[in-house]
Amino acid sequence: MIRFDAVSKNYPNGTTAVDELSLELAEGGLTVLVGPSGCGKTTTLRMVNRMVEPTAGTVSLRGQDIREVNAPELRRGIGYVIQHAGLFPHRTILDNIATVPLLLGWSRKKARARAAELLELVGLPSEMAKRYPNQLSGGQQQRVGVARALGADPPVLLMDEPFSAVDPIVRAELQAEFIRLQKELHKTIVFVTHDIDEAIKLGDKIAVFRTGGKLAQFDTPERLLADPADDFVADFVGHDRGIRRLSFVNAADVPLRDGPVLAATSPVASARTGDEPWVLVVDDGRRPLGWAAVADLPESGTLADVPLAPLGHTFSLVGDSARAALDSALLSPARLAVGVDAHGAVVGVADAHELSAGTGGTADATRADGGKR
Ligand SMILES: Nc1ncnc2c1ncn2[C@@H]1O[C@H](COP(=O)(O)OP(=O)(O)OP(=O)(O)O)[C@@H](O)[C@H]1O
Repeated sequence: MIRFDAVSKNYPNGTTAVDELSLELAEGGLTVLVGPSGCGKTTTLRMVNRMVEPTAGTVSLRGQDIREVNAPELRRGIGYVIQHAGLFPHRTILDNIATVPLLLGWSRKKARARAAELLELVGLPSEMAKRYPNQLSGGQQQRVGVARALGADPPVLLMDEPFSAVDPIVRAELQAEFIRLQKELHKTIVFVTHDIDEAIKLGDKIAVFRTGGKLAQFDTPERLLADPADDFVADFVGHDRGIRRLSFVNAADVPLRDGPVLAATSPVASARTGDEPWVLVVDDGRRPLGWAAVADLPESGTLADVPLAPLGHTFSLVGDSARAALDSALLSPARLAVGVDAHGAVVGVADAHELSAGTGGTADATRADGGKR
């Protein structure tokens, strides 16, 4: 629905900020523009609301060349969020959020009612409505920035590094909230960041730019990790992409084997029958209790009587990713991931090697690296 056709932006000083960009951004999707500093992300973003006019090519919105729409009218349908929220310091939070509805001529009462709704939508308590921006934390101000951009319920949102100025913990919270919000709102979002992790976390599609304003690859996060177009993209995505790729594999698809799993009521002798150094001890509902080191087992008694090493953490076949499974394997004293069903009962176990080989994850990615680089 947002389309760039051979769009370039050259500045009079000879800088080519964007070079013959052709890109189609899906309606209701979140497209991330990512790349190193100065590669033309912000320029691309600003060409969507005509804050920057292209030197060549056409940007269109829902099939219409945006040059045919006057800029103020165009911007009414496009929310804009920037790094430091850009709030008006002398206006209350509520009035900041009500800015666009008021500009559109809504009554003060209606605009404030809408602003109160938006405050709640972005997860801020209503008592913040009367405060001023400097009485809020950076993360809270960013939420207000998002609420303000949503003021007139625009179908399109442009976001330029909206979460970059806050600390990593707040940033992760804002990202999670934002994912929740987008699931509800289905806006068409163009999101600029220089952080590939943020891009992978948030994007439905990611456009990777290289210096000189050239598009290097436009793909889903999963494809970007699995099959970077060239060395530049592979480097930019990072050398741990094999592991990160596992985030996109469902834990239900990881291959599991049955053992070594024994009930706590089993005699210790039964743990010695195999050649596994550790056995997983489970209760009568097959819920895991812990790991028993076979070498340290007493002569007699049941597994209920022996001290168990803690599980580390299990992974759920319902909802977790293969990355959670790999983490579970690496943190387990037995180096085995324990997969459980929705009731917490053990379904099976797998080691890191089995997990990566079976999911086409790390092993596959290592091979791809070897072939490409
Ligand atoms: N008004 C301008 N005049 C001349 N050059 C400009 C102008 N605005 C941007 N540029 C140049 O265009 C290039 C792209 O800039 P842009 O801001 O789009 O990059 P960016 O990828 O968003 O960078 P960053 O991540 O550092 O914000 C840069 O080399 C920049 O210096």
